[in-house]
Amino acid sequence: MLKPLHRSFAIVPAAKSVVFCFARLQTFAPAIGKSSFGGFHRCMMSASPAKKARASMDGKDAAAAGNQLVWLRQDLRLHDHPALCAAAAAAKSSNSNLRLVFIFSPEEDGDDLKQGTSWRPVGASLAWLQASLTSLDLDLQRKFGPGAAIIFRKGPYLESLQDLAAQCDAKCLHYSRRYEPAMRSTDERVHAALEESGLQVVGHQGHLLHEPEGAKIDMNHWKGHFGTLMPFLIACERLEKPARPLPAPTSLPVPAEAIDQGGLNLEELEILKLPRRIDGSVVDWAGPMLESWDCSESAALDLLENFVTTGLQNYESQRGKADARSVSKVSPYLRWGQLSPRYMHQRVAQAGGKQVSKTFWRRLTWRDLSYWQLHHWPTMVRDPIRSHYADQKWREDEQALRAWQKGQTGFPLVDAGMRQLYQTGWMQQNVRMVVAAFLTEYLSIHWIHGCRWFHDTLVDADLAINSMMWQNAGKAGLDQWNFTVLPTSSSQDSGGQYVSQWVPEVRQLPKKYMHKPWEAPAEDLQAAGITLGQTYPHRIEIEKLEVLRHQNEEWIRGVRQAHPEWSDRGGYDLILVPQGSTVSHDGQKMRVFTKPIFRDWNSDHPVKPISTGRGGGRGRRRGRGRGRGRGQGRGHSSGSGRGRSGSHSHQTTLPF
Ligand SMILES: Cc1cc2nc3c(=O)[nH]c(=O)nc-3n(C[C@H](O)[C@H](O)[C@H](O)COP(=O)(O)OP(=O)(O)OC[C@H]3O[C@@H](n4cnc5c(N)ncnc54)[C@H](O)[C@@H]3O)c2cc1C
Repeated sequence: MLKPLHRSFAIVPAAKSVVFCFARLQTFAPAIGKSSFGGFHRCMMSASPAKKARASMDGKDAAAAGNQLVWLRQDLRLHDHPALCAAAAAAKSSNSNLRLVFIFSPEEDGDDLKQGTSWRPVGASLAWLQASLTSLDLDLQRKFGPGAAIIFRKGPYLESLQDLAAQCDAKCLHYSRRYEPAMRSTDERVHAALEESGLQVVGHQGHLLHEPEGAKIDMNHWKGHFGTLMPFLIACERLEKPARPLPAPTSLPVPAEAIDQGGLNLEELEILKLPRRIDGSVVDWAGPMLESWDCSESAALDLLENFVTTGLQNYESQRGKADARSVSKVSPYLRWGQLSPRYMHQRVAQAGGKQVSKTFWRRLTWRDLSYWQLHHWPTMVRDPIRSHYADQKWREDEQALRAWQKGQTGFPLVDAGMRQLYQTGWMQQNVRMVVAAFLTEYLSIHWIHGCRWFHDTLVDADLAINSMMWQNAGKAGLDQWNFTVLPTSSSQDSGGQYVSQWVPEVRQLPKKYMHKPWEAPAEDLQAAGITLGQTYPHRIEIEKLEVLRHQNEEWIRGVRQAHPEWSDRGGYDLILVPQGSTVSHDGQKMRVFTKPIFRDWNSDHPVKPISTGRGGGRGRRRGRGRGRGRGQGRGHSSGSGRGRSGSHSHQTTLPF
């Protein structure tokens, strides 16, 4: 396996760009709706002990009278915070107080990057976490006084919470649930142990619109492919509607003074460890990166508000632009909880929702879908959902991987995206798709390397979304991206501004050559001050990029051929449907969308028809395997915006 290159970490000064704007919260509070502590829905299907434990975590349980603790994690906000609101209500009603705590215990949040199936936050995410904690802590103190200061502790979670509960004489602990496999099992363990030691513990829903256990796909009535957006969306529509978001509290029953922390402050948690040079000086990659961001809650709300009033109406036509002029850029705030998905859902609904942009309206459902996938395929950060693809061949090319990571491939659009990612921690979706397809389809490098690099460098690195999208890019996920993503496409940057910004080496070239400098005549190169191979790299794999792409396709065909039991007669891949994911097809083999180019080899292989649900393609269509069988191509969507009617199963270019 190639060794991934990672950012290293060390202490970094708190982010400087922290802006406080309580007015914003207050302005929106009336629009948010009435507070309702019992309004979060329960999606727990009580069966196994773990599920029972989880059901008992639900926010509907009345909190015990007495002092309350709020355990902050990925919910770093004041608006729509069910755990905080429930704790405040319980403390007020019993004339008691509440305290907020954040515990840093990375070992309990996931495995290390080398072996793990559930990666803990690293790199850019930790820089964001530290800056947003700084911001929230200051917000809390300015608004509610020194007693609202966040108590910072180092793990382990259980012992820290037990100590603190004793110190504060707390009767009840509130927290927002997390869904990544390692975090989920940590939460269940800590929850059960705390309850055993006599503390009441209440888990709340705050991170998603719909919790993953609830949605069950009904393949009896869905005629398209399993695992795509539309059947999931329909399954969500059958659940309780997302509860109305809660307003930010205007007062909190906190003690007058901050607790004695024994000297531990946020910096001492060592969330972010920056590397040091031989001379001892710090390599502060995080400082410049955070200059692109204001990690506060008020910034999140401002950004959403600005998008809803100016960007939303252009989202359908402009969302593909590389310069991100009409996308929301709220992803890191959703990831770390400075923005509540329920609040965003409601705000977009108020602004016209589906009528203004069907695609944007469905974005939070895409997000929930990724958590649904992670719930049902908990090792998907490592193991292909199309399980037989685990045997697929990939190239081991460390030099090419490094060139991709550093934005030195010689393809300006790819390099622009990768440099923007490294410098700001973010990229627009279509650029993410371009660089992902470049790595997996053209360089034939395993998608897991891209997934790791994104996990390390994105400020919005989200285990569920990132794994889902990289699986799809690598053709191993539920959606094989039925379009070609060219590294030379200029449609998302026709004016060349994006490439000019991030790849200044080619800035002086005439626009028509900016995405393909190798096609520029010598005099244009000279006039632009470019010497390919010196001032800007030659294209990587210049001679054989297309050859590599075909080789990659052959390797996918090869792995499918080696496992005929995982294809149906139409040439579609089959997967085993996870228990609990459907209304009545759990445990069965089910076809998933498979690109026509991969179905060809399959014309005569002797797999018997397999039940795939009504209309899901009962292994008919012996012969070419290319044609449109029942259900084929309906509702297959890529995450880039097509929906129920948006069949694009024969699409050949990226739907910018
Ligand atoms: C290879 C690859 C890896 C990705 N990794 C991540 C990741 O780690 N974290 C992450 O938040 N997004 C990831 N995405 C999805 C998407 O690119 C980002 O969510 C989006 O670009 C963020 O910008 P935005 O907030 O302006 O999005 P908008 O287009 O304004 O959408 C609003 C929100 O909807 C959600 N959303 C949008 N697209 C998707 C999608 N396809 N799947 C699930 N949710 C979606 C996000 O929370 C996003 O913030 C990845 C995409 C690709 C192709």
